[in-house]
Amino acid sequence: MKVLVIGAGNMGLTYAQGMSKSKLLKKRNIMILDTSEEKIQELNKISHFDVYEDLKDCVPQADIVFIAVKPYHSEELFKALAPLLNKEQILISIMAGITIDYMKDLTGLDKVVRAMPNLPAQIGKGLTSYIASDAVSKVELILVENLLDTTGKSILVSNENFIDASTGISGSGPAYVFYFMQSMMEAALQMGFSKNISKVLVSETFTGAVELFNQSDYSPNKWMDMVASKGGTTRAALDSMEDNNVNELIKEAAFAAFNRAVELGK
Ligand SMILES: NC(=O)C1=CN([C@@H]2O[C@H](COP(=O)(O)OP(=O)(O)OC[C@H]3O[C@@H](n4cnc5c(N)ncnc54)[C@H](O)[C@@H]3O)[C@@H](O)[C@H]2O)C=CC1
Ligand SMILES: O=C(O)[C@@H]1CCC=N1
Repeated sequence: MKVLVIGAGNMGLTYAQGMSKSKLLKKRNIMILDTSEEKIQELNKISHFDVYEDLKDCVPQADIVFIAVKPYHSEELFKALAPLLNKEQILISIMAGITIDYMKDLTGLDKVVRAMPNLPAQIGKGLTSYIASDAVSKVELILVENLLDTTGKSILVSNENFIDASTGISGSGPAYVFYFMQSMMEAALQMGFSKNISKVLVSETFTGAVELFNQSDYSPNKWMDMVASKGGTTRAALDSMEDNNVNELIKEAAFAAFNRAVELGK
C-alpha cells in the first residue's frame, strides 16, 4: 500500500513521519509532494521519503492521498488532481472547513475522509477527529484509523458538524493554551523572574495540572476548589477572572474558531 502526502508543512510532514512508523507501511511506501522549491530542498536533505514535485509522477501510484495544504489552496489542487485520480483511491483531508461533498465534487472520488488533527501530533500526542463518506468500507476505515493513530489518538465523530466543532476545541485549542501560557509568562516577568525561571514556573504548572486532571474523574471546577482556600490567593485570581468574564470570553473564542471553520467550507 502506498500513501501520498500532499503539502509537507507542519502537519503534512508530521503525518508522513508518523505514518512511516506504522506497521502497515514501510518508509518507501510514503511519497511526499510540495510545490515550494525551498521545501523540496529541505525534504531532499532530511527526508527518507520519496519526494515529488509533480502530481502526475506520484498520484497514480497512490492508494491513499493525504491532503495537508492550506484550505485556500484546495480548489486549485483538486482541479489539478481530478484527472489523475481513480475511484478506488481514498482521499484523506485535514484541511479546516473543507467539506466532504466539496471534495467529492471537485475530485470525482467517492471515498473521502475528513479529519481534524492538532499540533501535538508532532510529538505523537495529537488528537484527530474524523469522519468518512459512506463509500469508505469498514476495513478501509480501520486502516485510516490506524494511520491517523500514528500521531496520537483519534475519535470517529457521528456527523461532519463535529469536525468543525472539534476544530474550535482541539484543532485550534493548543493555541488557546499557548495564549494562557504567554499571559502567565508575561506576568512572571513583570514580577521580576528571569525568562528561564518564568518558563519553568509556567510549563511545570501546566504539565502538573494536566497530569492531575488526567489521573482522576474530577471536573476542572472541583480541581479549582482544591487549589483555592477560602479568602486566599487563588480565590482572588479566580474572582478576578470571573469579574472580567474570562470564562465567557474563552467560550466565545472557541465558537469563533468553530464558526470560521464552517465559513471556510462555504
Ligand atoms: N497547523 C495546525 O495546527 C493544524 C493545521 N490543520 C490543517 O492542516 C493544513 C496544513 O496546515 P499547516 O501544515 O499548518 O500548513 P503549512 O503552511 O505549514 O504547510 C502547507 C504546505 O503545503 C504546501 N503547498 C501549498 N500548495 C500546494 C500544492 N498545490 N501542492 C502541494 N503542496 C502545496 C506549502 O508549500 C506548504 O509546505 C491546513 O489545511 C490546516 O487547516 C489542521 C489542524 C491543525
Ligand atoms: O488555524 C487553522 O485554520 C488551522 C486549523 C486548526 C488549527 N490550525
